[in-house]
Amino acid sequence: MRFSNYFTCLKEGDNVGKIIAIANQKGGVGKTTTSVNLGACLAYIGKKVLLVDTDPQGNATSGVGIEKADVEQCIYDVLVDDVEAKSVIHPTAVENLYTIPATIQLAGAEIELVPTISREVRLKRALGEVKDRFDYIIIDCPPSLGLLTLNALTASDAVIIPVQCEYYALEG
Ligand SMILES: Nc1ncnc2c1ncn2[C@@H]1O[C@H](COP(=O)(O)OP(=O)(O)OP(=O)(O)O)[C@@H](O)[C@H]1O
Repeated sequence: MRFSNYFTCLKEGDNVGKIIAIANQKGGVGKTTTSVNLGACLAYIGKKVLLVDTDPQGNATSGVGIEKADVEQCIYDVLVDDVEAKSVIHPTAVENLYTIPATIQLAGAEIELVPTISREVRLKRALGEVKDRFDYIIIDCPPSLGLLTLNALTASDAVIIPVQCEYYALEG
């Protein structure tokens, strides 16, 4: 219930397709844990949620029960090969929670996107096609400030920065 009240702060009634990036350059500060649990909690209170995994480690993908070895197309195909986002959306075991998974293939995207025109807005464009289908889109970012994180920040309406209570995480 407290969760529901908290998210009223994010302009309830104007929530359709609100995109939230979970980002911090520092690794191991809780980005994936926040992404998965925030997504599951919003889904639990009846919001339709899309969790987009942009971390090549794919922890958010496995965190919502997707077997990475079984994934045929992932966020890499959307970003690099212009595959439509709607065709790579997977349902999860949690009602109302959907995901665009990531696999290790995504590690190549940082380099492959470099010569691409408008490389920093490819995720924004792709999610623009599906954002009206969801109340919230949550983007789990990798622990870096490369093109994947830049795409996530460009696509987002809001950013949550998890920070461990230690100095280096704050610097991140
Ligand atoms: N609130 C928390 N309290 C205690 N441990 C936590 C909390 N959130 C996450 N953890 C633990 O911290 C570790 C790192 O969490 P997580 O993988 O979510 O971080 P991350 O920022 O996504 O890491 P990376 O950027 O390297 O992928 C995990 O073992 C996780 O279980």
